[in-house]
Amino acid sequence: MAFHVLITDPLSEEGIQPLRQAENLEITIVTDLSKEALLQEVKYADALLVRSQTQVSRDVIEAASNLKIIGRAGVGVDNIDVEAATEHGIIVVNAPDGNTNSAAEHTIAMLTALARKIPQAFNSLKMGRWDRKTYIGVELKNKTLGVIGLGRIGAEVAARAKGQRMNVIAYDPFLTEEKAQKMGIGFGTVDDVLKVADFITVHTPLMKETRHLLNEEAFAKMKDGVQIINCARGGIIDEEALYDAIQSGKVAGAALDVFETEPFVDHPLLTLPQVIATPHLGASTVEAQESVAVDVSMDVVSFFNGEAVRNPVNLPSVSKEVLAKIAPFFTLAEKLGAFLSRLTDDVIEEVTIKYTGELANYDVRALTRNTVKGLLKRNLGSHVNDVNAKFLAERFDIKVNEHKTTTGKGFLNLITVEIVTANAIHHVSGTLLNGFGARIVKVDDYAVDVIPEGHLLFIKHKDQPGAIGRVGTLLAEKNINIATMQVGRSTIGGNAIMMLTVDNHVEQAELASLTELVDIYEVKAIDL
Ligand SMILES: NC(=O)C1=CN([C@@H]2O[C@H](COP(=O)(O)OP(=O)(O)OC[C@H]3O[C@@H](n4cnc5c(N)ncnc54)[C@H](O)[C@@H]3O)[C@@H](O)[C@H]2O)C=CC1
Ligand SMILES: O=C(O)C(=O)COP(=O)(O)O
Repeated sequence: MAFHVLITDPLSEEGIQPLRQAENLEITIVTDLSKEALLQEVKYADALLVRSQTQVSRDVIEAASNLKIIGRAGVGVDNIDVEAATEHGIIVVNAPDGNTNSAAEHTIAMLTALARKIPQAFNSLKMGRWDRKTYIGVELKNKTLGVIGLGRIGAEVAARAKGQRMNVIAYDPFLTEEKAQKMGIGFGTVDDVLKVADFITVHTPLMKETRHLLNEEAFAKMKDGVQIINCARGGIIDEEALYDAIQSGKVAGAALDVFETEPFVDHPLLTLPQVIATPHLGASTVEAQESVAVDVSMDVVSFFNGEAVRNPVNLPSVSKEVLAKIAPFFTLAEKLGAFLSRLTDDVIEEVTIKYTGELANYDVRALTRNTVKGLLKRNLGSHVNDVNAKFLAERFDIKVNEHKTTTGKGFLNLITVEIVTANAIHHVSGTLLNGFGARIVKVDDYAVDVIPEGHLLFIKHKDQPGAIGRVGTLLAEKNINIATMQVGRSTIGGNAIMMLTVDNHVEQAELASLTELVDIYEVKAIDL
């Protein structure tokens, strides 16, 4: 079966070669779609690849009933409703590294063009005027560049600005004084940056917290004659406040690559001679476009081959080294969750996953998600996956806890899953035995040794002679073959359990007959 990949923004043809070469993918490219056409097209898409133009809003996601992955060939995912994608179990991937250099170079080009009024002078010359008086600029040397957001692009811009002999001061919530010192730049709060900078450039993502970061209040704190550059996202700067600040003379100029609403034909800011602009070209180089398209294409190919993706946005990314350590436990974790979900019919209120031994040294959140996925699958089937497992647990008011202890007895690694319901607490422990594969080694208080595979019967009974025989006889009468059997008890003559693996699924009526046997308290069929 081929998966349908829909591309709705212009992507580099060289960059999408990995998609073209994949035998299990069919590609459709349709750009500049109206909203109605997009809603129609996504209906059949298994993957959707976009840049910044296509608005992947909640209604688009809801119209796309087959959609499994959204690829953003670029950095910013503010045009994608990531929350809606997560709720629907759709993974979002981006290409965080591929256009860093291009965006940084564009920022420096804009900074230089702004300082020397190059676009205005060029326009004037094109109009037939040889005017050398109007277009007097300022030098960058010894001026202070304020960088707000010192991530990949911000850091590259800072390094290049130093090459222009500028002083650089930056603010980023992750920036430490020590790191700033190493980079040879100043370090301060947003207000410090606003107060001392001659040029201010923003490089944060657009989020609730950064919307209108540069607003009327912020402009008021800046130096008179400050110049502003935005090659990050429209909306980080309040455009009306910028317009007023330019009109009042507070801001001497602005270079904008991005706008609150894109695309547009008219914009009030472009009526001001102090403003220079490009139509969101920061990432528009041959190199960046090829690189980002390759990155998302490779992730889409990996995804449909059942492999881990490199740049997930709505899943924590796991390094290759950690993945190698935890990946062997993925199936076990899911099966432990699935096992417990069958052990109770009560509403699950809380689940705790305890990692004991070597595993506890690693980031095991992916295993926790797998466990929760296994737990929820009984009721949600294929609606639950790695992406939405945690979200769905929250929605069903199931508290998820994760505990780690590096020191444990007996097993090199042990995963214990405990669920709490209004009536009981159940737990199951599993491990991987070197060379022998996965084992369930404990269920509630009983030690067992069971391969978590196929059709299991979990039977609680009284520790009395004959109980095991009666179960064996009844199963034989129903033509159900027992493959393996384990028994365990708490005390002689007390409560006991049988764990059987059988060759076929045990029907409800057969379970009922088993429950009616003397000394049998409870029977659960668990298909793993
Ligand atoms: N014009 C264009 O074509 C392009 C624009 N971009 C935009 O540039 C943005 C930055 O890209 P990268 O540097 O690759 O991302 P990044 O994730 O490496 O860096 C973003 C930085 O912003 C910081 N940040 C977050 N909130 C902040 C706040 N309130 N104040 C100060 N700093 C804050 C983060 O800590 C992080 O270090 C992207 O989100 C995207 O919107 C990216 C590529 C091309
Ligand atoms: O990568 C980003 O965040 C960008 O803004 C680039 O946008 P684009 O892919 O050129 O529409």
